[in-house]
Amino acid sequence: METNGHEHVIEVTDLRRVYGGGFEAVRGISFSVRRGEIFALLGTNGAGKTSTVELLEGLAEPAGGRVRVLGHDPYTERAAVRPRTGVMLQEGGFPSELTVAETARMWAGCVSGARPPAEVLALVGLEAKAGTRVKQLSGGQRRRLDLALALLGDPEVLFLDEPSTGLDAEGRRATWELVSALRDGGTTVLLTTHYLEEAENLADRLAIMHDGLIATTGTPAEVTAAEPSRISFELPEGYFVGDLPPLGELGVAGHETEGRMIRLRTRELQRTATELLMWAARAGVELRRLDVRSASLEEAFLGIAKNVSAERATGTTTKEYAA
Ligand SMILES: Nc1ncnc2c1ncn2[C@@H]1O[C@H](COP(=O)(O)OP(=O)(O)OP(=O)(O)O)[C@@H](O)[C@H]1O
Repeated sequence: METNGHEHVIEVTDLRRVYGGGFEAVRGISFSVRRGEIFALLGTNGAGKTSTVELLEGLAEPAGGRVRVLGHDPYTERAAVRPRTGVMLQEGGFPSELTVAETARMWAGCVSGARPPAEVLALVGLEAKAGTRVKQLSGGQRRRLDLALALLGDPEVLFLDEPSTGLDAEGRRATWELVSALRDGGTTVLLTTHYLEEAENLADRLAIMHDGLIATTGTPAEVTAAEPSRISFELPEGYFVGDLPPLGELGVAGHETEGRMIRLRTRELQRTATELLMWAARAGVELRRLDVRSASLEEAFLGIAKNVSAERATGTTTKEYAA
């Protein structure tokens, strides 16, 4: 469990999940999460995120591979793992007639050494709703109640399945701040999300899943650095892409044209941009709508989803250059 002085609180090795009927939703994934780290699982719909998190929570038995949470098998050693973990599922499913405070008290009764319910409600900004029935909460307020209940046992490890889905921008920011503060206090957090901005802001490391596999993993900066940077501009009337210096020599990895708009992809942003601008200056060409930027996590995500999927016929004027 100890690697280079870092304790791995979650260890997943070659994990597989197969549903009845033989569908393999998780097809052999490996990753680990260190103590006090926020790890985000991203992926397309149906990629296998929830199927994976459920295995980590000990809710189902893997079809293959190994999971360790705090050094234990969460399925066969549930009693050792469960009191030290907090779980926020996608659907909480509370009795809708109970009030928020009653729900928290009921839940606290199931947790050994529970924190005072009012304390966790205050943490998620629901103290003013303590007397409101669950059925009268908005979707976002229910998500916050889910989070409050996951925090009742003051867990060492927190599993959050889409924690900010349904929250407004302010609620999402508040959740990010709370999760960051928990991490700073030493809590290990594994979350799934569809919000790339959430992963970019919150995660120390992340994995992007696609089709039951991990397509890429690393820090947000490492994952985006693996994607080419973009340069786009519009050529003036009478100029064509063939008038540019040979793109391969500029370090361009690929390009697309749409009318007079040119989009270049490069792994050598500074060199490509410099040589392009030098050419424009020499030729007296104004590059309109010029935009030069590194890849975002969203582009990395879309690139992975596109690349890993079966190659679709594009029918566009996309051209790739050998590296
Ligand atoms: N109980 C089940 N029986 C059979 N197949 C299932 C079951 N639950 C999920 N699946 C399938 O497993 C695959 C992975 O689903 P999963 O819910 O893990 O994906 P996800 O990445 O969490 O997706 P989303 O982002 O849409 O929540 C999907 O193809 C889904 O249809």
